[in-house]
Amino acid sequence: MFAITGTPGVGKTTVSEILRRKGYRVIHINEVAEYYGCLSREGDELVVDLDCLDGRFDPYEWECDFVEGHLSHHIADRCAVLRCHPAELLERMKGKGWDEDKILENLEAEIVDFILVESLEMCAEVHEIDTTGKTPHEVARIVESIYLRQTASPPGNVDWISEIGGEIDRFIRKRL
Ligand SMILES: Nc1ncnc2c1ncn2[C@@H]1O[C@H](COP(=O)(O)OP(=O)(O)OP(=O)(O)O)[C@@H](O)[C@H]1O
Repeated sequence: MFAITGTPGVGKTTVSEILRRKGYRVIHINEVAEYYGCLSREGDELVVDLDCLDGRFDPYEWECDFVEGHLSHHIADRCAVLRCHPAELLERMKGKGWDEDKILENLEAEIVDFILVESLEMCAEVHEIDTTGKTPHEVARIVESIYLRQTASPPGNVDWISEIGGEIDRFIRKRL
């Protein structure tokens, strides 16, 4: 399976919807988890139990092109990690109406490459796409061409810590 992953708010769902409209079969990891009885609700949040999924998930049961979600790299062998400069990601997150704690937690995860590092541990083939300044359609086209093996986008070109001078907390709080 090919995962579209990345920090919450980076644009996975938006890009997935474009690919769906192009005729690709895209599922959300929550649907997979629910099918195997590995999805629970904690307050407002749906939580995927990765240990549960690990023992039950069978990729051959799923006829799909893409799986999306910020945990989707856990069940895929190929993945594209969507990245976004923290200043732009902050605006995307504010646009989604998220509270300050949720924005801070996820911005920090983006800055320290959390999903990329996990993806490199989980997937045999990892691509990294900087979505900063791109439209969702441009990002969808890049994901599509990687999926079709027409292009590659190896990880290593994103370094937010250097870009914001290491003053992560000050950088974020100034903009909130
Ligand atoms: N280049 C881009 N690619 C994707 N989304 C973008 C882009 N530019 C702006 N956006 C906007 O950023 C927001 C991203 O929200 P979206 O729900 O797609 O993120 P997500 O990564 O799926 O989040 P979650 O993990 O919480 O589901 C949308 O409002 C989208 O319109």
